[in-house]
Amino acid sequence: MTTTKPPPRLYTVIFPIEGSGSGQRVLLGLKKRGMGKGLWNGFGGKLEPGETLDDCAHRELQEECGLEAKDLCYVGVLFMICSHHDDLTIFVYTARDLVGSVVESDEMAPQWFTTDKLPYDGCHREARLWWPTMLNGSLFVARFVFTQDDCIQHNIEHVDRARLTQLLSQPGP
Ligand SMILES: Nc1[nH]c(=O)nc2c1ncn2[C@H]1C[C@H](O)[C@@H](COP(=O)(O)OP(=O)(O)OP(=O)(O)O)O1
Repeated sequence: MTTTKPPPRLYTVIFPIEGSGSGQRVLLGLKKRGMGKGLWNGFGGKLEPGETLDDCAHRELQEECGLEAKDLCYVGVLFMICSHHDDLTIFVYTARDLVGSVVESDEMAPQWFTTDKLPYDGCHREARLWWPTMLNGSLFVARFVFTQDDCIQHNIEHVDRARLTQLLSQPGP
């Protein structure tokens, strides 16, 4: 008997960024509960019913670190194909022109990092493969294949804005 996998679960992840060049800093959060507990990541979560991805990104940013972004930019998509649980599709945003004060939430303990000192050893194992692309300002689609223990395949494609926009309505690898 063959079992059909459910469609991927949809998420956002948002990276607040300040400055540029060697002075560029990224706000990461140390996840305090649930998926990715104990790891540094951007802020984000599940797309709620009736919400657009942009709405979800604004909401998660505010809920998880107290910030509002006047310049929220959709920059990439991660297709996570997993042998051990449902697949995930994660829409990646950068957030600039930030308003408000950074606050710790139930879910995340935030901390600024300069981009040459990112805590890759304490992040999801594939972060080091695609964060540099995001931080360079490229638009991208990344695909990762995971077993329970490892990322066994990956591919990062640079795309244009039209392709990224198309993936908002037809999110498939
Ligand atoms: N392998 C992975 N690599 C990565 O870079 N980000 C991942 C990842 N797996 C999950 N994420 C991100 C997606 C999303 O931003 C976050 C997980 O979201 P959560 O499960 O915390 O969702 P919610 O904030 O909606 O949860 P609750 O409020 O606890 O229901 O982690």
